[in-house]
Amino acid sequence: MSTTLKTTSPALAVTGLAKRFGPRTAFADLSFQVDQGEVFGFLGPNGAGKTTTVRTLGTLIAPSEGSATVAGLPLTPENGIEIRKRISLMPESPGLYLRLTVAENLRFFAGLHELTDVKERIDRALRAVNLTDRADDPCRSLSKGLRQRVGLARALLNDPSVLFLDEPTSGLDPVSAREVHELIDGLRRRGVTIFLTTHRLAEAERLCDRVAILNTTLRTIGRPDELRDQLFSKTLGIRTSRPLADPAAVFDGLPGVESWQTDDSGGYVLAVTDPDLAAPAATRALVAADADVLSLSQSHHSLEDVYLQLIDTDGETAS
Ligand SMILES: Nc1ncnc2c1ncn2[C@@H]1O[C@H](COP(=O)(O)OP(=O)(O)OP(=O)(O)O)[C@@H](O)[C@H]1O
Repeated sequence: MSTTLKTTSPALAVTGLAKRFGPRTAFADLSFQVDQGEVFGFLGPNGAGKTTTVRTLGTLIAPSEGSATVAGLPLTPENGIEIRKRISLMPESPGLYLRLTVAENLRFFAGLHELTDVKERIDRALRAVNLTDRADDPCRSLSKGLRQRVGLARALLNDPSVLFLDEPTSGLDPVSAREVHELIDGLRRRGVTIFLTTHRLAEAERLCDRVAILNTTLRTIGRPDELRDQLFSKTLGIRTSRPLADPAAVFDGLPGVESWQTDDSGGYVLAVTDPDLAAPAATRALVAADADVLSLSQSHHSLEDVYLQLIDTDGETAS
């Protein structure tokens, strides 16, 4: 896999980018950077502008406003051919000729892109997606998951330094989706920058170094754990077999604990600044108060919680 750029310039740098179709704004005011080798998740509800962003950065359509560099080159019509040599775009549906075999499909697309060393490229791409033994099978006979892998092999033919994957696991069962995740992990290890749009938040959480949440404009961007910490206060949940006789005497003034309250099921929820300090202090205080503790656990907000919190406040997106 080539990492042809010798500088440490970002793989993608986007400034004030917008795309409008007549009166309809697909996305606007988009500014972000993606580092080389990063797996960058692009999340958002239906109609948020994800595919249009991918098509714009992938040189398929021109932006209405703003600027970008893609794989080190300014996104201009003149640079279109050179950018397309350095990137690849795998659309949601792999677009294969079902009557042709896997290898015939790949030969066709290699020819379309006027690639050299076609046999070596196809062998390498098939090895990368573990499909060498299916090279001579007609695509018609492959499962949806295997077709998706052929689509990925197709996207790898030109050794892209930036790979755009639009919903790569859409419609796949959990086992096939996991196989695609493993392939993405493998590409990351080889230094390929991956721009991944997905509706699967657990997928983004597992695969992505950083994520952006889009709803026509960018709502947030950061590492999944950073976003969780920004949006949700940390809490400790405590359950005891009997209510505490004097909870204020147990919880007030504990190190790392800001406040506390009872929850609907008769447990206690402590808002904490530092769980590593608060959890042992709370444990000691509960033991000293002779409490029968059933559980003491730190809250775990998922990327899905972050997403829902941000998107819910937006209301319906027109699509
Ligand atoms: N060629 C087009 N002409 C007119 N409007 C378009 C065109 N392509 C996209 N749009 C509009 O732009 C908006 C963003 O669409 P886009 O497909 O980028 O969203 P998305 O986030 O990829 O959605 P989904 O998750 O459903 O695929 C939508 O309102 C869509 O109807």
